[in-house]
Amino acid sequence: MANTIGKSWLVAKVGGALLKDGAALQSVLQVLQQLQTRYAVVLVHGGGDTTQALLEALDFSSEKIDGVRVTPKAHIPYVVGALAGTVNSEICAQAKVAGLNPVGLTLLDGGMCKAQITEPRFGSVGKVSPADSNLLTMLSNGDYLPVVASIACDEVGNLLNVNADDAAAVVAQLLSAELLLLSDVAGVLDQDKQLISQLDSAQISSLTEQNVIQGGMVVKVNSALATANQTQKSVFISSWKTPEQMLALLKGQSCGTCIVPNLQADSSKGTSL
Ligand SMILES: Nc1ncnc2c1ncn2[C@@H]1O[C@H](COP(=O)(O)OP(=O)(O)O)[C@@H](O)[C@H]1O
Ligand SMILES: CC(=O)N[C@@H](CCC(=O)OP(=O)(O)O)C(=O)O
Repeated sequence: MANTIGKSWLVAKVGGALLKDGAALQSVLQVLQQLQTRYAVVLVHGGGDTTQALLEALDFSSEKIDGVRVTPKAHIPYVVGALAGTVNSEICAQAKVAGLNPVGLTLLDGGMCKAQITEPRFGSVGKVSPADSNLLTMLSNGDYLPVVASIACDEVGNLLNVNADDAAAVVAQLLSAELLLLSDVAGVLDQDKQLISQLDSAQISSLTEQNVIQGGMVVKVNSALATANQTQKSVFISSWKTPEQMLALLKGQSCGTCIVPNLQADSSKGTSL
């Protein structure tokens, strides 16, 4: 799928420690501006560290299970404040400095995603599904950069916390986009801490079973694989510490770890590489 002026979509996700490193965030945003020459870019962000710091400052205890925050309803005002408020506005402000034209959004804006609680043990945590791409298309055609915080709402208007890797995956599925998940590691690392350049479904299962892939990286590889399978496009897990490597995408090359889709029987759909 392309936006209406013919660019293909790229969804980039940032989170965690990048948001505490102003210089690194600025470098990533400047690279995204270069990627806009080829792609209609959408930036999805997390901010788990900022959220954790706010909850601790308010004397709430908060835990993550396999990279997903257990979110009692009483925490929601503060989680929303941190993600859709502070972090979203700070990224938009930095994006303006980088010469981009950001518009801050959440997953509920323009009805882009639907959400519901599927695992009550996590509290007010939403599982999202793609719904309506019109708003993102309109913004992209106007040369704006949509900056999307991982907050959604259910059918009756309850605000829900969404893991930002899941959020980025679903926005990529909505747009049939290439997906770039940026983290603080070069990509998925093997047992000797060496970068794995390419991973398929079987290798992901095996490395997860062996606990080589753990914690937040489990959510990332699963979101990446689900998206690759749905879009039949490769997904990249790469580092925000080396943003210049993202420019390889302009040449149709890979960066970090490339998660490859299971090939569908329908061979009319090609991969992005
Ligand atoms: N096999 C692995 N390769 C790379 N990182 C891994 C692996 N297993 C676990 N991790 C951890 O996953 C982290 C990235 O996930 P996460 O902290 O959720 O990132 P972010 O906040 O950027 O979304 C890495 O910093 C690393 O500590
Ligand atoms: C449900 C859930 O896990 N929500 C996450 C949303 C932010 C996030 O994912 O941020 P990172 O990308 O920086 O980890 C949280 O509250 O931390």
